[in-house]
Amino acid sequence: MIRIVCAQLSALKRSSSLVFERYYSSGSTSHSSMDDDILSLVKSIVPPLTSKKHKGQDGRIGIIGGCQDYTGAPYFAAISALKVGADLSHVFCTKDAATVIKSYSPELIVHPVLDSPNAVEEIEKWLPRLHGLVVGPGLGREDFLLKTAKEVIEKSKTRDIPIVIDADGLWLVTQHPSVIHGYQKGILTPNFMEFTRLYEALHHEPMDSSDHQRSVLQLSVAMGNLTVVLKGEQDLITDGSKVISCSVEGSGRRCGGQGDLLSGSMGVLAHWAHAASAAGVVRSVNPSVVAAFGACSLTRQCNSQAFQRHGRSTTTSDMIQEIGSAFKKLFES
Ligand SMILES: NC(=O)C1=CN([C@@H]2O[C@H](COP(=O)(O)OP(=O)(O)OC[C@H]3O[C@@H](n4cnc5c(N)ncnc54)[C@H](O)[C@@H]3O)[C@@H](O)[C@H]2O)[C@@H](O)CC1
Ligand SMILES: Nc1ncnc2c1ncn2[C@@H]1O[C@H](COP(=O)(O)OP(=O)(O)OP(=O)(O)O)[C@@H](O)[C@H]1O
Repeated sequence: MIRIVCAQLSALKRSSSLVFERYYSSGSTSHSSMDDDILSLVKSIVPPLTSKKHKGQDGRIGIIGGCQDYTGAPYFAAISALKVGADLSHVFCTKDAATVIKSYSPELIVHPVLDSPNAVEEIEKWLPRLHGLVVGPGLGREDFLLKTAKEVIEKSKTRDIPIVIDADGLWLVTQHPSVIHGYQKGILTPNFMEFTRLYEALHHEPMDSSDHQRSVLQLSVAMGNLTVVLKGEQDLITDGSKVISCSVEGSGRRCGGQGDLLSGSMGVLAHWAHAASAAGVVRSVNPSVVAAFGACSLTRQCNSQAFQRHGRSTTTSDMIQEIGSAFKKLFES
């Protein structure tokens, strides 16, 4: 039995490495073939479901966000992490947001600590138990909350935890780029507006909006080769060496919250990708890029499937309903 598992692992390592060699040496590979190559890598990081595991082994994810104005965003991110396959999903939010978020779902563990005077200590206690962190969905922009988020990011880096930064977390990075600069397990997921703010803060000049590929590459390099995902008609993903695009077909519908689905899923996939890399399953490849591509594909597939059912009335909740079948179609077939 052990020998069979080892043989499977070696075969997986060989195929992942072959796929990646092809991907990096393929300056002119067509999009669909490149997409297939990276999708194979995503498939290789998905942990098998077996009866031998205990609760928690496939991921305990924390979301830093949720305040008086925004309770939907952290919920969308946290429930998406669970539905992608994390075993436990925690939300660290303000006191007044907590009861609201709990009322959306009994599946989430909700900590009303973000605006408490000792917020950082309260959250730090949980860090040893977390495999991935998503900072920003519904965080708001109050100074105290941003300061707490900054300190939590710093503590999480010392623990080597993968960190996805989205939404108001990117507002923080715009003001303090050094908070995540050069952290190889960090991923930024800006929409166009957030990207423009970040770019201009780092480069001190207006962005050339005619060449997004160049701009995203430049931003990643300026951030110390951090993985950056510029969301849009095509999602552009780079760690500063090469830009890959995810153009899995979505729909014309853009509903608020689908970025939260993206960042929550990415939190889990980042954990899986880094675990697979540490186990030697993914080699010569930046695990953050693999995770980013997986989450973008999944979000777009959910959007497409939800749109087929609901058309113009599609909401993020409808997309979340599609996570199971979209995941199976993309990564388990
Ligand atoms: N139900 C909820 O609780 C939701 C809360 N959200 C939270 O709301 C907060 C603010 O997020 P915002 O995204 O509004 O941030 P901003 O306040 O920075 O607004 C960005 C603006 O840019 C616009 N925009 C986005 N993409 C664009 C593009 N390609 N070209 C031109 N304009 C574009 C958007 O419509 C938005 O008005 C965050 O904390 C976020 O997480 C959102 O996640 C949406 C859902
Ligand atoms: N024009 C588009 N065409 C196809 N898919 C898109 C388009 N724009 C965004 N998406 C998809 O939606 C995902 C979320 O991007 P979006 O721009 O909605 O994020 P956001 O504004 O941060 O979301 P939120 O409302 O959660 O704050 C992207 O990763 C992408 O997969």
